[in-house]
Amino acid sequence: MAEVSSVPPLFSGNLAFFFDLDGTLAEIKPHPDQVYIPAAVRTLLQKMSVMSGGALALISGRSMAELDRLATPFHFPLAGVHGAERRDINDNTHIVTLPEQVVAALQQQLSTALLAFPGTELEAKGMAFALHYRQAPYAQQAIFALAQQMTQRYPELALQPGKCVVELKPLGINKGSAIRSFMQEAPFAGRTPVFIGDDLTDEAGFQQVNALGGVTIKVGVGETMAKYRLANVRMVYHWLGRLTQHIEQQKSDILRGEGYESLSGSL
Ligand SMILES: O=P(O)(O)OC[C@H]1O[C@H](O[C@H]2O[C@H](CO)[C@@H](O)[C@H](O)[C@H]2O)[C@H](O)[C@@H](O)[C@@H]1O
Repeated sequence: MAEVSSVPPLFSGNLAFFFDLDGTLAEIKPHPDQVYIPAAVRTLLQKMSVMSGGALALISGRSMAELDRLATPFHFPLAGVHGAERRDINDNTHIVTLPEQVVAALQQQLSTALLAFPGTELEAKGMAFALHYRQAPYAQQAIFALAQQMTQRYPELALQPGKCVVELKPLGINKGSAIRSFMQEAPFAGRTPVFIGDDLTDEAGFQQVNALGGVTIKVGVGETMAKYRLANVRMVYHWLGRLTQHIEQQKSDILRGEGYESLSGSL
């Protein structure tokens, strides 16, 4: 595996940006409802989106409704629930569903099973379920066993481990496929993808972006397929700020040196 200790360089060009949310754009919190993206960072994202012709998307395990809430007042292309939900630049949505009876059965069986493990929490996302044990670390093994049991009972489900969470999501869904779909559409197509994430669910995204010759950045420790690493969320904010300044500088250099026409199609 490649050495990934290096901080990503500052670069410019025809870029498309993909951001994970929890642990990347927002600090991990004891409870999912406590998470926020600081206003200055949301504004920076909007600026980057404008600079890249709208080629900036959030790629998250959260639902799209949650992503819109966290990104307010801005409105970005989104992939939610690890790619089971997707909203393109034209606001067309692409949603993978599970049969209603499977969702109802899972809701009932999981909520009943979790009663035996105080401190655990069920997050229902329509076509996926997150079994949280951050407040009940003693229950980790039991939660994994329960999730595994459900994937055996419902073969249309896949298991997705994360930070103090095990998720059940539709089989075949991952962040890599979501990024691939965006990269086949305007305004992403033809650009170099940049993907930043922190967790196991982001590895499929790293693999896809590496295959497309893009830039992959892991936040925090742990083995990864990403090419670069940033130590923590604060370093992500810092790097994004510097990258934005760098791109703006390049842009004004071009304006000064080559005239306005040469800007069309870049950034
Ligand atoms: O793909 P992401 O944007 O990184 O989302 C992954 C999951 O994030 C949330 O759970 C995680 O963050 C919580 C808040 O910091 C934390 O309390 C929890 O332990 C983490 O697992 C979210 O609740 C999930 O739906 C996302 O799939």
